[in-house]
Amino acid sequence: MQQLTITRPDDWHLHLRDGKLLETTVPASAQTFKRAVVMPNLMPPVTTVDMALAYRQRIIEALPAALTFEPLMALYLTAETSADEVKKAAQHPHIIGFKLYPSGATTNSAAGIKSVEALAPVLEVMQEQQVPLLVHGEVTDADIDIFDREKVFIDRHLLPITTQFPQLRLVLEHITTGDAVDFVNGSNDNVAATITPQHLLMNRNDLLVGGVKPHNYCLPILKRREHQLRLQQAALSGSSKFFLGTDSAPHVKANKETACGCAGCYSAPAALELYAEFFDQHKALDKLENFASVNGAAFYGFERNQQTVTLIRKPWSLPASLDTADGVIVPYYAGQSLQWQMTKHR
Ligand SMILES: NC(=O)N[C@@H](CC(=O)O)C(=O)O
Ligand SMILES: [Zn+2]
Ligand SMILES: [Zn+2]
Repeated sequence: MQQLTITRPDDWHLHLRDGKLLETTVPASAQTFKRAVVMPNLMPPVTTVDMALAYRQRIIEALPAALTFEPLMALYLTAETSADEVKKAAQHPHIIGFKLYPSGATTNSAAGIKSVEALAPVLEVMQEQQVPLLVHGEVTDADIDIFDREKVFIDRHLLPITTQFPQLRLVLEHITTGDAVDFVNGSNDNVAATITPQHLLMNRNDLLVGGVKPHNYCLPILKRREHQLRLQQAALSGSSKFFLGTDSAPHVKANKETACGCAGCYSAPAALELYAEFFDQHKALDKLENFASVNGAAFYGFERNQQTVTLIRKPWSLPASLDTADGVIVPYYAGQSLQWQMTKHR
């Protein structure tokens, strides 16, 4: 196959950041994706409908006129989130749901949740209002090994939540383990998961063998190869419970290549091409469209996009770095080559 045309995809997990950097991040995603779930971990976090709508406006202002793009805003769940805010969010078409960050789990998560159990009343309202809960699924206890944090979060928190709130719509974001695949497959249709390109293409050897590779460092951290294989199987299975969420998360080079580097891979410049690389490596390009453009929309109750995008087989290399208003950013897969390119026509 030399050319592949698919329904225009959506990105169900994306960090665009704020300010001048939007002039880089918004076009990078909008050139490919029609819709994107925009993460709320700004400083300060996007905790209310009004804050999310103001942020959404800034995103729209950074959108080139030639591109269509629909930001779907996630609100940052805190211990203070009220039932009224959930009901307000439920009414608003531009708000997609609430994001649960365990306090301290990842970038800008200090305002996150310290007690998942204490969320029961607000989860009850989310279930009733059919407002999705998006989850960064890692415990943060110092005595839990970083490679076990996702599994322990599932056992301690997600299994009880899905038992207590079986009608709650729940997306386990950026899954990294076979345990997460088993949890999602073992749950009812209200539970789904996003998978990033880096967790399909890489395992922890790509982070640590032959020297530490800070641009492959993201959270949840890359796991051992057997977990990568389980994620690959899940994506290749065709199950509608698994769909595209890049978790594209830019940090400037100076904050990645340093003594205490930030977590996050900036994959937006080649997002669809990276997934195409993975599916092609497994001779399964026929599975790309459902994963990238169908399953997520169906889970969230949206129509499939009308437009299409076309990929052609034409090797190219990602640039070593990008100049942005915030400084130099090294994209994920910098300097490496990819087999597929998206044409600009649709
Ligand atoms: N994935 C990451 O490693 N980083 C994300 C936060 C997140 O999604 O956990 C970021 O905002 O930088
Ligand atoms: Zn996360
Ligand atoms: Zn993320």
